[in-house]
Amino acid sequence: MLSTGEMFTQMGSLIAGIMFIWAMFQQYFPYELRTSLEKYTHKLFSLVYPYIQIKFNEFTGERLMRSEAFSAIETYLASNSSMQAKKLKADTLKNSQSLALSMDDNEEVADEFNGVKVWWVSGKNVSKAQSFSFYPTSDEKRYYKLLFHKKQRELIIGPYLSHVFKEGKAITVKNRQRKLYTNSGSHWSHVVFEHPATFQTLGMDPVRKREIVDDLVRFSNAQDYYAKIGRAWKRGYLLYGPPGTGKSTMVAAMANLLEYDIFDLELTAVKDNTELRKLLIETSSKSIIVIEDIDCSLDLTGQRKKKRKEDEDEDKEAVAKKLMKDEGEAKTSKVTLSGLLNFIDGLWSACRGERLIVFTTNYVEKLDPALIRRGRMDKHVELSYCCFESFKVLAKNYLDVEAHCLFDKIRLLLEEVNMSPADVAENLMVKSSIEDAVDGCLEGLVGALETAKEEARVKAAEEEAENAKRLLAEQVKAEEKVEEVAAVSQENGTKNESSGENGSLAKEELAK
Ligand SMILES: Nc1ncnc2c1ncn2[C@@H]1O[C@H](COP(=O)(O)OP(=O)(O)OP(=O)(O)O)[C@@H](O)[C@H]1O
Ligand SMILES: [Mg+2]
Repeated sequence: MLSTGEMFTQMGSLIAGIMFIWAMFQQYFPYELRTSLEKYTHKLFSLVYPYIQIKFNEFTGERLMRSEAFSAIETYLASNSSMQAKKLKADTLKNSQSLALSMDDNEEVADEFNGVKVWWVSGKNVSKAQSFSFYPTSDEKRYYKLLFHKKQRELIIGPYLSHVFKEGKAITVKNRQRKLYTNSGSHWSHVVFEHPATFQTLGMDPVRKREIVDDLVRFSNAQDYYAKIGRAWKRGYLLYGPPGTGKSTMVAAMANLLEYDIFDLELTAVKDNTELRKLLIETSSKSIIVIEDIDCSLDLTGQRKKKRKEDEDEDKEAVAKKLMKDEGEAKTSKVTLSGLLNFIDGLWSACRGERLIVFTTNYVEKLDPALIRRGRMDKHVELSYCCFESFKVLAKNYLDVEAHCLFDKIRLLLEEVNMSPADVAENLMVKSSIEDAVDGCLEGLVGALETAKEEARVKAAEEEAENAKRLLAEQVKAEEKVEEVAAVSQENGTKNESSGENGSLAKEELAK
């Protein structure tokens, strides 16, 4: 059995011989004879030659777009060619942190699928056309050729190629540098997203954490499920809780878990609903769209009600808007709750690909229930003050300790005191390189918790005193009123002693 290399060498010399004869033939025989001979040779050749060849060009279409298939094949082959090809090309990935090797031009690698062997050959066409330009242009058009036995036609054209494209795309997603987009007006600008937060380092109850991770992973693998139930492949998360409890950190952990980009949408910078629509349509697949502090971003609670009233006197509103603009006060966003809701329900659902939308807020009760109902915000996650379970994660993370004699004391204190994970974490940061850093940090935390407990006690006592004072004042006021009413009724009573009505009036007032 010949190896592929040998097969190609033999084929090469055979082709060279044929080419020579063909050139002679072209010179001495008339055109008609040549074309008919060409046809028959081709037929004969395909009868004997048992291989099928498919060519994938780098550029396709009229506008010479880079072919998606070519890119997917390139990535797919790069992942398994480095072991086989003798000539490789090197490139850097992920902010120059890792090296990617791919096969060089005119190299050949073999691949196997369900026990069937196929060969990939890389090559390039160099265009002879001369063009003059100020900018250097590349005339090289690269391609990949796939060679396989004609008996395997169905397997290769169907399952094998879709396997190659799927794998290629998956590797691209894995290797890509993720981005953090922010909007300034109606444009997104981005930086490389390199937040180190992960679910492992996030301090929260492990059971709830597991539930969230499972939910996210299930969502990211559920393309077919969403298609089956006829829903857009989207999921809404509402993260709520006091400041410093890890809402923003969780968004970063989500992006790192699913390898998504983040689109951090600043609603106050968005002029109106049209601009909002434009921005959201521009978001890419595999991304998280975050609106932080949604309660502060807009007067979302009021605007929907206002909107209904708006219908009645639209003209008035238009005049008012114009006036505002004229006065240069139109800086505030005019994005409305209904605009946001319409987008979440309608337009956004039409965008292809998976997306998560996350709202964060400190005051969940301030939000319009329409905004956070299930279906829009599918999962509500409360991030709360640090509990002992969260503390253990932080202690392991920051100090590498899983048990300590101060843990019991800290557990009891955390049950009594509301301290955010951000404050706990601050106390666990090693601030010097002394040997007993762990003891120092934990003692510091105990001290901080005791201070917070004392402060809470003083505050509660003050509030109680304030309440008592208020109650007393109210009581005094009520008594004064009673006396006043009694005095008036007495005065009236002396005037109309006979009627006796005022006496009962005074009694009624008193009862009140
Ligand atoms: N649950 C947590 N686990 C680990 N670290 C946390 C946690 N919560 C807060 N932190 C730490 O505290 C800092 C602030 O947290 P983060 O910004 O996520 O809070 P937030 O809930 O978004 O607050 P805000 O409501 O003010 O936006 C982060 O740098 C993070 O390291
Ligand atoms: Mg935050």
